[in-house]
Amino acid sequence: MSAFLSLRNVGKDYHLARRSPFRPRPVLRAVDAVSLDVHQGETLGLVGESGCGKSSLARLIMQLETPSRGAITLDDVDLAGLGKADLKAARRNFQMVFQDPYASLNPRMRARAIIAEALRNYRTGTTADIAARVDELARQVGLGAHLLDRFPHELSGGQCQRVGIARAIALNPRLIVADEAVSALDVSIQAQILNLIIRLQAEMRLTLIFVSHDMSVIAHVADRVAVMYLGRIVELGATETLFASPGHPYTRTLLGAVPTPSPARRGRRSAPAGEMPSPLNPPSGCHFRTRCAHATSLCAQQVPTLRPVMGRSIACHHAETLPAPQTYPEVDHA
Ligand SMILES: Nc1ncnc2c1ncn2[C@@H]1O[C@H](COP(=O)(O)OP(=O)(O)OP(=O)(O)O)[C@@H](O)[C@H]1O
Repeated sequence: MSAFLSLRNVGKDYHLARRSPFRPRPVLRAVDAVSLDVHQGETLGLVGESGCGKSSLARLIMQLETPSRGAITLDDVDLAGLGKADLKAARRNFQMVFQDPYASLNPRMRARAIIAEALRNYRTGTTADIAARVDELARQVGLGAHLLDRFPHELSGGQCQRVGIARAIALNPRLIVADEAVSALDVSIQAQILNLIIRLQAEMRLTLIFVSHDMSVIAHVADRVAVMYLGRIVELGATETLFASPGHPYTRTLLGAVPTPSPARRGRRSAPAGEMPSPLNPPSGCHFRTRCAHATSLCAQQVPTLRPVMGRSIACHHAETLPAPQTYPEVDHA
């Protein structure tokens, strides 16, 4: 299977405000040398703690930010090399679903106009064609027709997210990036929206990048998982493999933090020890070494590369010699 979306050594630096006129502007490396292939029709889960660079990577893929380094290609086309008109044409193929359903919708537009906006921008048909398409999209995302004339503040969080999803699929894109698409919703609504996204992904044969800090959500949707820590991918593999035997010490601690329904199993494992270091001053070598029980001097000296180990890729100098992982909570990855 050839890669539909390909990232090669992608990096993003943010230049922060100067703290003193005598000091250089601090540079925050939000994304660091990320290389990744995403295949057509697959769902890739991107997971990691808050601040690890997931949203930055999502925005880079969406061309909402420009990479500081590296290349992003979609169907072998280098997106950075596209002029304005070609980028607009390419954008039809990749759309985003955002975390905050209220903030991501224009409060002064009715749901119908929000969904129709991209259809109008791309001149997809007559006014009647567009109105019919909006009705069809509302049906597809389970949004009652009577809700189309409401403003975002007159809709619930789940209904707003359905509008956001209808808007994202309006142009029949091939790639959707969903950034924490269910995290802001009530738990009871999360499963409904998650199942809607899974159904649409299958029906439309979408390639889906699903960004979440929540391992149990990732387990539910993803075919493969990329685990990020301080801007780098530390483990990448099939969901089943990763959940059955997490290889990187960071993945193991993340999985230990998955809430488990069984009280007998609760509290057996701990969340990652200590605070995540500041991305302004990350540890040398392996960024995770300051929280890792297995770190050695090598980990401080050399950056581990992501390499094939035990049927997935792991960026850990000691991946082969780590003790076998404990049993992890059963997570429904249906
Ligand atoms: N526009 C920006 N300017 C400066 N720093 C930024 C900017 N956007 C993100 N950052 C910083 O980059 C790092 C990665 O942030 P990012 O939002 O990508 O992480 P995340 O894993 O998606 O976290 P969260 O889930 O909290 O959004 C953080 O330290 C964040 O403060």
